[in-house]
Amino acid sequence: MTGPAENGGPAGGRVIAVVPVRGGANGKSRLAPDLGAEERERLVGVLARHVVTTLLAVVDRVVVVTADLSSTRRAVGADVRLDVIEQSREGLNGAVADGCDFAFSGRAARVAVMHADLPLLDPTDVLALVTAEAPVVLAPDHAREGTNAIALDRGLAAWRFRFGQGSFAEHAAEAERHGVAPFVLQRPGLGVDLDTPGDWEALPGDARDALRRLIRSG
Ligand SMILES: Nc1nc2c(ncn2[C@@H]2O[C@H](COP(=O)(O)OP(=O)(O)OP(=O)(O)O)[C@@H](O)[C@H]2O)c(=O)[nH]1
Ligand SMILES: C=C(OP(=O)(O)O)C(=O)O
Repeated sequence: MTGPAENGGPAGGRVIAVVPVRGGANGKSRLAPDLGAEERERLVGVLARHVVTTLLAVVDRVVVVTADLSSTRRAVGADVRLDVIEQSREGLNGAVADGCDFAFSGRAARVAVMHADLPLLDPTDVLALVTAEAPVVLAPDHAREGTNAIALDRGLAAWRFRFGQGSFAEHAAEAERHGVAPFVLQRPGLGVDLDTPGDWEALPGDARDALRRLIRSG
């Protein structure tokens, strides 16, 4: 794997990743039937660390956006090179909008927004997202209902995020409003998120066992 400088964006510009994290006792609430509060909190940290370190193999900089700076910093790990900023707007859409404003107010040519709960993500997925030759790249979940990642070129800084139920169709419509055809990127590493007990059961056995060990050992 080459480093960030060699990869660049489609035009060789600087790529900044934005990762929203809802940690503490509030994250991953749909897994409450199977996991206790402490295990869910550890799971948020383990997954976020995996996503952030995978991104760092490819992009120039990673910005984590959260309502809870200190617990998120701790959960991802003090050894990981990243910026953590506090969200000023509410909810997931507010957090990613804050992160993109931060990134585009710097020198980002392309921003890659990525959810922090993608257990199968690897650097080739990130590379595909940041080098796709389109101003908007949408990576839907495996059911093509939600959106797990979006790459936006600098010209799309006025983009409005529409995460929530049915967000893939909403984001495709948002691209149309901007007069651009989105590139749709479907890969297992980008499509598999971990929201429900069913998602947990559908994971490959080795990934599920590794995650289980990590969240039990603390
Ligand atoms: N900063 C921030 N991140 C959020 C917020 N809501 C969700 N996220 C993050 O957005 C990504 C997708 O989250 P979801 O799967 O919708 O929510 P979740 O909190 O992980 O799980 P549920 O409680 O089951 O909805 C994950 O990286 C979350 O940590 C929020 O209000 N603020
Ligand atoms: C909010 C979303 O994610 P999830 O389905 O993980 O809640 C989304 O994909 O828009």
